[in-house]
Amino acid sequence: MTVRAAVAGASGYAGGELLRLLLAHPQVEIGTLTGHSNAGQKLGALQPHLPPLADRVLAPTTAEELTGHDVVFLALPHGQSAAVAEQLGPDVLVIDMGADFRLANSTDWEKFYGSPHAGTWPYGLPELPGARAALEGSKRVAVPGCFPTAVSLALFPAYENGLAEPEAVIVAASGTSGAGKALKPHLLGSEVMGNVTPYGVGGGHRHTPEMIQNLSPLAGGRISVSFTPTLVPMPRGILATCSAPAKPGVSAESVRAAYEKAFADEPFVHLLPEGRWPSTASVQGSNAVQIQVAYDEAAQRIIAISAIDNLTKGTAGGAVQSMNIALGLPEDTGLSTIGVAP
Ligand SMILES: NC(=O)C1=CN([C@@H]2O[C@H](COP(=O)(O)OP(=O)(O)OC[C@H]3O[C@@H](n4cnc5c(N)ncnc54)[C@H](OP(=O)(O)O)[C@@H]3O)[C@@H](O)[C@H]2O)C=CC1
Ligand SMILES: CC(=O)N[C@@H](CCC(=O)OP(=O)(O)O)C(=O)O
Repeated sequence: MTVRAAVAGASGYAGGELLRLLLAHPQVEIGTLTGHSNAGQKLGALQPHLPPLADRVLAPTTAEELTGHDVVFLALPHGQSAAVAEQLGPDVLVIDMGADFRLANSTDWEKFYGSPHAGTWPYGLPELPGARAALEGSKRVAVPGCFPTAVSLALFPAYENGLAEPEAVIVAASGTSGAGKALKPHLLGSEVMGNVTPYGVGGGHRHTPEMIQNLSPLAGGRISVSFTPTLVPMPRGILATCSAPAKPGVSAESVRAAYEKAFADEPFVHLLPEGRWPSTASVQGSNAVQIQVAYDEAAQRIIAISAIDNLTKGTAGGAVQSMNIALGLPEDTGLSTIGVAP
């Protein structure tokens, strides 16, 4: 089977990473590529790491340009996907890498994104309990945010197994590509280099409701999430340190056993041997997730730490993994857990 795939937002970071993965996918033929301010430009000038596509010229991002494909990936800013998606036919597989269709609760959407809610699509984090079944055969997929990917994978075994109280505290470091390629003063080299700084502190980050949405059903009721992201001077990677109070009777052994069971058959999630800790460098450019979990007996807290590449498992790799499931292909087709080191 060969599927023809279009990529909207091909000039951006998420679009560029997606194209890197699609070039290595044995069942994908790359069709139309679109941009916005860069429409009319050759891709080689914008994504110089993709020589096989260097002479492709970006079309404008319109539904007309994107029709005639089996799969359309939308790697557009928040709020831009819905208008395009509604013009694509019901038989086309549309994979939105933005946030437009991630949240089920309209009030949360309006509060955190400040625009009308477009709807809710099956959620592209296959490792979450029940998620694979919803993706199989689906014609619409909402790819998760990068922080919710890292955090949900780190914490769901604790909630699914009734080990943690419903009060999670998360501090996560992200590389700057998470903020996209558009020019922003806080992303200038002179601001970022040699600097680590938090942002979105105190419940203001739009990924908080997405984490609550993912974890609450497993906790048997609404959980609270205190989330503090920090921007660190590296291009890629997320390290999420997540903790929650342990329920009475929890032990280091019961925590370890729950995490071993949760990830035993997962192709991309690696629970590290005890004593080894996740690192962003180890997952760079790969679709792997590294996880370690510990029980802090003195503080009576479960600490789960995950590392992902925000552009791979955190966006484009998750999108390809979800596409594979939706099309009935082996889930790992075209995806690797092999990183780049040092
Ligand atoms: N970066 C990351 O780690 C992650 C990103 N995502 C999501 O992926 C999507 C793309 O992010 P990212 O690649 O980082 O962002 P970039 O800023 O790097 O790229 C944005 C892309 O969208 C295009 N674009 C900009 N404005 C418009 C518009 N008004 N209408 C149509 N197209 C437009 C740009 O085209 P041009 O350059 O030609 O103007 C560019 O191709 C976002 O929704 C983001 O939230 C999700 C998870 C992680
Ligand atoms: C470092 C950085 O700025 N990261 C982004 C998250 C990027 C991401 O996952 O994406 P969505 O925008 O698709 O939700 C942020 O915190 O806003």
